[in-house]
Amino acid sequence: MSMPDTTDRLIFAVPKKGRLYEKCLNLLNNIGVQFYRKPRHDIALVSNLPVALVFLPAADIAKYVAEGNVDLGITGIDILKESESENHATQLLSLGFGKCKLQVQTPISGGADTADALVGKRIVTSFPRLAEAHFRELERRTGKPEGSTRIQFVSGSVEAACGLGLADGIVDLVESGETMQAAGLRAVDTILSTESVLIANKKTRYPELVEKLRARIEGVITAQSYVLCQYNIHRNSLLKAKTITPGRLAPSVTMLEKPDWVGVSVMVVKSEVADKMDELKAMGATDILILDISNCRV
Ligand SMILES: Nc1ncnc2c1ncn2[C@@H]1O[C@H](COP(=O)(O)OP(=O)(O)OP(=O)(O)O)[C@@H](O)[C@H]1O
Ligand SMILES: O=P(O)(O)OC[C@H]1O[C@H](OP(=O)(O)OP(=O)(O)O)[C@H](O)[C@@H]1O
Ligand SMILES: [Mg+2]
Repeated sequence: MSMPDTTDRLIFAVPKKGRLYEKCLNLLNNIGVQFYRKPRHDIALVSNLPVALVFLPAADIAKYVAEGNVDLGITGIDILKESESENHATQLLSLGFGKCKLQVQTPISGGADTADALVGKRIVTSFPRLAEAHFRELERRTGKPEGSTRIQFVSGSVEAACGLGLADGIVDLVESGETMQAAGLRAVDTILSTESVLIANKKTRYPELVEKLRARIEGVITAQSYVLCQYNIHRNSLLKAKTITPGRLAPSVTMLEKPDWVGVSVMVVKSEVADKMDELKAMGATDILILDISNCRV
């Protein structure tokens, strides 16, 4: 079996499975990166850019980007901090997915009801450094001996540790809380909030290509938080309508084949659009249309 030749290609690391995998594939698709990944191969050459994709465990990507020949990567802030790569890799962009919290959890029934009450006990986690730092701080604060809390590493299914008698508490990721609840656990403390980020090697040989990919990804992410709002309005109400939908730079205003009426086309933050539509309607706007934006450069 031969490895693809990655000479003169930017290396872009993408999670090979798990929660971030599908999101990353969508993102690559949306930025026009074309590739074919052969079954069981972890390297794929991009056919329309000098880029090679490497599919790695999310937990290892920060380390590769910080210290290896990997130029660009997608991973979580949690992993960046846990692998102590924060100072060695540049965070280029927050990607708006992979949002969750790293929390201290204890059994609902008979467990400690504060993180302080776990000091000196047994903790199991996939994030030993972050957990250690957190409990060292709690030990200092509660006046307990430094190092008295035992932190043990497991690589997955952390939530099983209390039920199986290995731990008094765990430190694990929580999004919906379903995993935690199903294991009979509750959160007693939050260590950090995390989301996925695009990171770059500080000494990349391809700064221009890194910037090109960053800008493309930013375009797709930005497009997801906006919609295009179009409506017709009487000229007399235009000034007021502009205060409701000022747009990023300014709204586009076009003439209509109806005296004293204009058409307005403007970008609006998606989460605000329902309120804006109500307000526009109330001031006499008609034919208010909302269109998705699939990509943009702003
Ligand atoms: N439930 C979740 N919701 C949102 N983001 C998450 C969730 N679980 C993990 N993440 C994010 O994704 C990163 C990778 O975790 P993930 O569980 O996908 O990897 P994995 O454990 O290697 O894969 P798998 O769970 O399939 O074995 C985490 O470090 C975190 O940033
Ligand atoms: O709050 P929730 O929405 O339930 O999500 C949180 C769970 O998601 C992740 O686990 P994953 O499914 O990746 O399994 P793993 O623990 O084996 O990695 C994480 O480790 C939590 O267990
Ligand atoms: Mg996982």
